[in-house]
Amino acid sequence: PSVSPARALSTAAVTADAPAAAAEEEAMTIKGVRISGRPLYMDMQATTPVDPRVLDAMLPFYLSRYGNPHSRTHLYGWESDAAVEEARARVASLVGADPREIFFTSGATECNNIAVKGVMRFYRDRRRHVVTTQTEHKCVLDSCRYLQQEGFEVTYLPVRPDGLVDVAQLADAIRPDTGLVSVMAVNNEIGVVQPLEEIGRICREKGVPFHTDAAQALGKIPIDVNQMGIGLMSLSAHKIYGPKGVGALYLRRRPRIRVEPQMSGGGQERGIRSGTVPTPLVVGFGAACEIAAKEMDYDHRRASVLQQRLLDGIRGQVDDVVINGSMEHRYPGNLNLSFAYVEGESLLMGLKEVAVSSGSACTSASLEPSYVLRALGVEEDMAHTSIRFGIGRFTTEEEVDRAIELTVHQVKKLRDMSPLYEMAKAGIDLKSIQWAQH
Ligand SMILES: Cc1ncc(COP(=O)(O)O)c(C=O)c1O
Ligand code: FES
Repeated sequence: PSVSPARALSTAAVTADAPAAAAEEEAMTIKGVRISGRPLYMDMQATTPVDPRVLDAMLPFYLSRYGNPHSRTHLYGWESDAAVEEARARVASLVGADPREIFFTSGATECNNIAVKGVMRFYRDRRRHVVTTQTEHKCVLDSCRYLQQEGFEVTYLPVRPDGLVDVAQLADAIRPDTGLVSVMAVNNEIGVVQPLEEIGRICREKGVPFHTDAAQALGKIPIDVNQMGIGLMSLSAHKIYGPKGVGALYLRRRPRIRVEPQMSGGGQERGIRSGTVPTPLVVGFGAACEIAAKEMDYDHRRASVLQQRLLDGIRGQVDDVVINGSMEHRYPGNLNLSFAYVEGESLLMGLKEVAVSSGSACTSASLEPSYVLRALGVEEDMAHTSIRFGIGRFTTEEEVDRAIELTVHQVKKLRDMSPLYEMAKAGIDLKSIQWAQH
């Protein structure tokens, strides 16, 4: 009786549909490219598949328990509300927070907007300055740019060649009128883990709220808001096998940090984020957190083994491969590599059978290499040949081996055609060559 008939029915329907849907997708043309079979997915930083256990938890809230959690007059509302609160407790528990410090949003982008702009606007009379880093996600950087247009000042700290911030430099950057320090937990492009505890301690000493974008860290590395002195934190469900379109902002109660809301409306989420809370998504987020709490250690160990396998497999067969970002302070599900003497765009195009992402902007309108790699001081040519391999909970050894095979094949093929590689192998210092100017 605890399982509704609709739940049993719909789970069966989803499972039954899966092979049909897969067959339909066997061959298709997308953006003019003929694709037969699905590429192997290794882009876990962009997003993750939904864990079947998460979907299972969500379905009843679409099909039978579909009440508005803010409805106070009937069972439908009460059961949805109870489910939302249960999910809130699960998210809170994964990061050592009080459930009253968790506010559901549409994702980490929204959280970063509320955190960065919201704090600064709330305390605008006394605090005019933000400290952040050059390697933050675009939504943090863009929020900072927006604040600059409103007259606030922003310090964009450089990072060391290994991608980490220099904490002494960070401490020096804090001024009496600094209202926020925003440093991400795990970088989305290179996977490096920033020294959160040290940054938190400095911020506490200086009495400045510490915000961290933990979209890539939640459920991957242990996070404790008290131990790390975190005042605000941005979280997202779709990076941890939960649904897309939901996230949560952690906002400290003691000492209380206040923000100016971005949206006007019904005052849901204690006025921080008006709008009907999407029960199925939130329930899915809660389930994803609960699973992550139990399986984080195991997942982490597996990711480490697979990362090593991938790295050894590639390096064993091709030389001049450079790892971007610290290996020591890194989430192992991210391996960002640059392949010298290989043209980046050709490499990505040749890797059609693996869904990976380039650190560079090959696929976007701009032909700029990654600003993250540039901040590390990676030379433009190497920044152009970077590939980010993402390893997740469901990645298999066979998939890693296939990725190695395809990558090695492609890199060798491109190098065979490369006069630069030939010259380098002949011992010519490429930096000494005077290229003709166009
Ligand atoms: C570090 C980081 N911050 C923020 C985001 C945005 O998250 P969301 O898609 O939930 O808005 C992402 C994901 O793209 C991310 O990797
Ligand atoms: S190779 Fe495409 S942006 Fe660098």
